[in-house]
Amino acid sequence: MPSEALHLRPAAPRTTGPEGAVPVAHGVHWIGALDPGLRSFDVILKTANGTTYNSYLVRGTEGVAVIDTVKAEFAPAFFERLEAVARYDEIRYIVLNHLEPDHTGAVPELIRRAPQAEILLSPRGLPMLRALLGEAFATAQVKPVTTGHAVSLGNRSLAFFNTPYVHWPDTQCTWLPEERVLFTCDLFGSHFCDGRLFEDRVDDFRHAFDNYFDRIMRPFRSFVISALDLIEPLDFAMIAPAHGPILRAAPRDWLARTRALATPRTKAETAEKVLLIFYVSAYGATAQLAQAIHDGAEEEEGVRVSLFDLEGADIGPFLDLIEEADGLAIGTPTINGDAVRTVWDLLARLVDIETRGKMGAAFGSYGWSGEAVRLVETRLQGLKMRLPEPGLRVKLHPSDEELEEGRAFGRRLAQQLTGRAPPREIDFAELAAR
Ligand SMILES: Cc1cc2nc3c(=O)[nH]c(=O)nc-3n(C[C@H](O)[C@H](O)[C@H](O)COP(=O)(O)O)c2cc1C
Repeated sequence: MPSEALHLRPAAPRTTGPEGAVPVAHGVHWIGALDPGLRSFDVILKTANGTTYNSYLVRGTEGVAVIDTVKAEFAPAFFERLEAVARYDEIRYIVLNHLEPDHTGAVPELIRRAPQAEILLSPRGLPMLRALLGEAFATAQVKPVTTGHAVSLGNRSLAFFNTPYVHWPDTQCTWLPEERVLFTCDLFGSHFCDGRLFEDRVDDFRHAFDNYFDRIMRPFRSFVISALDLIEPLDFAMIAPAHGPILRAAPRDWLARTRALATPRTKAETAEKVLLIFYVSAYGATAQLAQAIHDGAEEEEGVRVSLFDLEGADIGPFLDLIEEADGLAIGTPTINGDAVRTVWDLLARLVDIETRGKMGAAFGSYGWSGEAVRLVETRLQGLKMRLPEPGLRVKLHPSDEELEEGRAFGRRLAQQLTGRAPPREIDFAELAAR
């Protein structure tokens, strides 16, 4: 036998998944689907481990509830699993914790097969459901629910917790107190496909859990913290998310891990403000300007200024720094009428962190048209940053006077941070009209 064969684990349980519905707790079955081949999710996230679409069926003495469904192309597997444990006329409730298509792909067909079922979702999910169902919305039984609401299945009940923006505005968690199971949809999810389904059976997936948080939840950190505060008092024995392994061995550890990921690293106990300057420069002109801005800002007491050349740098490690910073200045030359790619890479990643209200500024050298600075400013404005200074542009290499203007620009930015200068915000429309 070749030696590597000794170390091979059977592929089947990971990728083909279990036959039929899988018991998860008393009266609860997993009826979801595996998508081992998925390599990119929501266009933004690489998924080297594939994913799962977890749907659950809860049976009580007075009916059945289906909690979330699957992506449309996986509907056949979902219906097959559902039919293994319930009839359609038994379905009393369809709970939609989140209306994104990967959880609602089978909903139109499900309500066609179970027209008597009442759809329970958050009030913010309502317009999304209308869009999903089209004309069928008019005849669907729909009831918005929120924190404090509950429904009965006889010997089992479902209570709802409104947890907006984990990860869309419509998101909610559903609590099954009799079995102490909390259905959390995307919260506590991970893109990790392993047909053994349970945390204590699957391969190590911590990297996938953290990566999922980073790309999906991180932009909504403060909402995640609010959601955790809301659900933490529940005496749950199991967290049943809509992607990845079901957390039953140490569910509280996953909550603590999520809280740690969601909590911004506290800034050192100091009143010092933080200004970060990033730049790219092909021939050194923008670099000279960046250095002058840095030197000018440093003259202001109470501001810690750091300067970074982005060329050749990975963006990821800077994200925590930027999130903790008070101000951001970005420098780019104009190349072919645009800012350079590396700068756009940085700007693109800023959606993953909270930038609202931070101070922003742009600068750069140009040869003749100089569009890049304004393009960066527009992006910073789109990120809801406060821009107190019109961007600083210099034609080709800066002269001594222009370098002095760079230092003054840096000083003014720093004073905006310390409050020594009255807060300003540029009205770019007015500026353009001048
Ligand atoms: C390939 C290339 C394309 C350029 N395209 C533009 C342009 O579209 N508009 C402009 O104003 N300057 C353009 N420039 C000029 C640069 O912006 C100018 O040389 C600038 O000083 C470079 O700054 P740096 O030394 O920080 O890289 C271009 C330069 C290069 C090399």
